[in-house]
Amino acid sequence: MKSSIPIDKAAILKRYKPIDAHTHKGIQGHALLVGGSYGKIGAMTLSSKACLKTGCGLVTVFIPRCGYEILQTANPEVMVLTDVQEKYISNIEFNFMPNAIGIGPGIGQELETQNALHEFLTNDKRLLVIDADALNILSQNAAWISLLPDKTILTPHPKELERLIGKWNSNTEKFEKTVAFSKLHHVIIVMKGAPTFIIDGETIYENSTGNAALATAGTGDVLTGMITSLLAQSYEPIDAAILGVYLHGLTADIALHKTGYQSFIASDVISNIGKAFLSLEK
Ligand SMILES: NC(=O)C1=CN([C@@H]2O[C@H](COP(=O)(O)OP(=O)(O)OC[C@H]3O[C@@H](n4cnc5c(N)ncnc54)[C@H](OP(=O)(O)O)[C@@H]3O)[C@@H](O)[C@H]2O)[C@@H](O)CC1
Ligand SMILES: Nc1ncnc2c1ncn2[C@@H]1O[C@H](COP(=O)(O)OP(=O)(O)O)[C@@H](O)[C@H]1O
Ligand SMILES: [Mg+2]
Repeated sequence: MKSSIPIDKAAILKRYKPIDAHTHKGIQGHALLVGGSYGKIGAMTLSSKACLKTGCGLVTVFIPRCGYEILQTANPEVMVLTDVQEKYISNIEFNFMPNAIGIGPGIGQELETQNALHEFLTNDKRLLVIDADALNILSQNAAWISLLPDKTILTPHPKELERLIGKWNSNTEKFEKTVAFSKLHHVIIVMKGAPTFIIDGETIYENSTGNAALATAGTGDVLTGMITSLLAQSYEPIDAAILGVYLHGLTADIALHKTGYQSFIASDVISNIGKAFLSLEK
């Protein structure tokens, strides 16, 4: 494997942009998160809350109808658009100009959802984060990967990565195949794991934060919200990916002495994002 660039606090401080005292919510970016299906609306509740808590000025979610009251009740700060379908997404429609879009948490793999993703990728060329079942849909329809805008951020866990690039026989081969995929499609790959690597063509970054407390449902959905938030706030895609992964891991390092490994949950990532940001100011 090619040597990787460590992402530590010094590397982060070169990329981190402190908040301007005169900013307002209109400048802080408007993110759109698309996902959810019956039984998996929680993925969107988590990712949209994380998106707000990472500093985005406005957050809108696009979800199936069954999630409307759940989202509005759980996260009153988030705006909600709904699909015509009750239980899954069938047609991604919105009437505003988001600065960045995150798509996939809990979205499922219904055929109509697959078609909606295809339609969306054909017509929309905005900054994009792709996660979870949206990645699985791309794996099943490999030709659609060419529709992704350059510098789209993909956030696969190991199984999703395998579905995307095929099996590997060694760690070296895993990196070779991921780098080749990144170069071929001009995408950034957040290779989630312990640790997480961020791959941008030939360049490999290795994150230094995070621990096994993150091995719990929904932490990846939260990461998608965080990276989409930074993208909407005008961070370059590679910086949004690196800073998002670093802060996400840092929340678990900060919380560990209170929660231990076992009782840390995805909501604890969200409630510690503030402390993670504050640690950058010291
Ligand atoms: N509250 C909600 O609404 C939630 C909703 N969610 C939503 O659910 C959808 C399905 O997502 P998902 O990731 O659970 O399913 P899937 O893609 O089949 O992968 C699972 C398999 O992958 C593997 N694997 C995973 N991690 C690995 C690792 N680190 N290292 C190694 N292997 C690893 C592992 O395979 P195994 O080892 O068992 O062979 C495991 O069985 C998705 O849309 C998501 O957003 C969830 O976020 C939960 C909370
Ligand atoms: N043992 C571990 N050490 C460090 N980070 C971990 C560990 N296990 C999981 N994570 C992190 O937790 C997140 C899990 O993402 P994912 O599998 O997509 O979860 P979900 O789909 O349930 O939201 C990733 O950011 C991954 O790097
Ligand atoms: Mg996931």
